[in-house]
Amino acid sequence: MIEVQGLAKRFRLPSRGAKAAKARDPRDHDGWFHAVRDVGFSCAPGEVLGLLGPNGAGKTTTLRLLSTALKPDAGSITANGVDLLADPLLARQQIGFLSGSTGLYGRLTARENIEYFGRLHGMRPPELKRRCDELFELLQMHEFGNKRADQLSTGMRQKCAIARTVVHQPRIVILDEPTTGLDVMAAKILLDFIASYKALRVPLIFSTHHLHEVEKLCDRVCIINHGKTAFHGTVDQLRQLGGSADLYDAFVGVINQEG
Ligand SMILES: Nc1ncnc2c1ncn2[C@@H]1O[C@H](COP(=O)(O)OP(=O)(O)OP(=O)(O)O)[C@@H](O)[C@H]1O
Repeated sequence: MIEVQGLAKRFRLPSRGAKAAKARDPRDHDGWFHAVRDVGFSCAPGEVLGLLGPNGAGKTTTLRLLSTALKPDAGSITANGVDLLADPLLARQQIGFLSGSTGLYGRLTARENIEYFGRLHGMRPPELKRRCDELFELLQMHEFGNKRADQLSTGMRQKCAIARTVVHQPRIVILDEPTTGLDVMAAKILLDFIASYKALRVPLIFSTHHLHEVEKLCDRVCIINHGKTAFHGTVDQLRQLGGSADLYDAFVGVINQEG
C-alpha cells in the first residue's frame, strides 16, 4: 500500500517572471510558485490509480515527488508503512518511475538499454535474460529489439522506456502519461500491460488525460486541481459525485467546483 499525505512543493520563480506569473495563477506567492499544495491519495496492492487534472495542475510534480526525483517541502509518502522520504535509496529500489523524459541510450539497442538498467539494479545475467524475454513478449517488442534506440519510432521508444522502468520488478510502479504519442494498437498493448499489474498485486499509479483509460483500468482516481487533491475515491464514487454515469461530466464538475 502506498499512502501520500499533505504533499507540497514550491519552486522559486525567476525574479523577472514572478510579477507576470502572479496575475495568472493563485499558486504564486512572493516569488514562489506553489506547484503542489496539498496532495493526498492511497493505492493498495492490486489497485490501479489514475492521476487526473488539467494541464499544469501538478500531476508530474506529484509523480516526481513520489519517485524521489524531487524533495517535498511538506507531506509524507509511505509504502507498506515505511517512510520513503527517510530512505530515498530504498524508495528508488522499490519504485519504477517512467517520466516524460525517461532517457534511452541512442547507440544501444532496445534490448541493450533494458539489460543495462537491469544490471544497474544488480540483476544477474540469467535472471535478466528471463525478465527481458518476458517483457519483450508482454510489450510485443520482438520486432525492434535489436534496433538502436535512436532509430526507434515514438511508440517503440515508449515501450522500451517502460520495459526499462519495470525491468527490476519494482514493488510500486509510477507512469507519467504512458500512452502519450502511441497509436491505438500500441496503446492497447500498454493498457493491457498496466492491467496485468492488478494480478501481480503491485500498486500502479499513472497520470493521464484520457478518461476512457480511467474507465477501462482504474480502481481509484485522484483529481488534482491547482496543486490540491480535488477528488480522491473510486471510479464509481466519482460517477456518483457527478450525478451522471459519464466520467467526463463528473471530472468537469470537480474542476469547476474547485476552480
Ligand atoms: N521547476 C519548476 N519551476 C517553476 N515552476 C514549475 C517547475 N516545475 C513545474 N512548475 C510549474 O508547476 C505547475 C505544475 O506543473 P506539472 O508539470 O506538475 O503539471 P501537470 O499537471 O503535469 O501538467 P500537464 O498535464 O500539462 O503535463 C505548472 O504551472 C508548472 O509550470
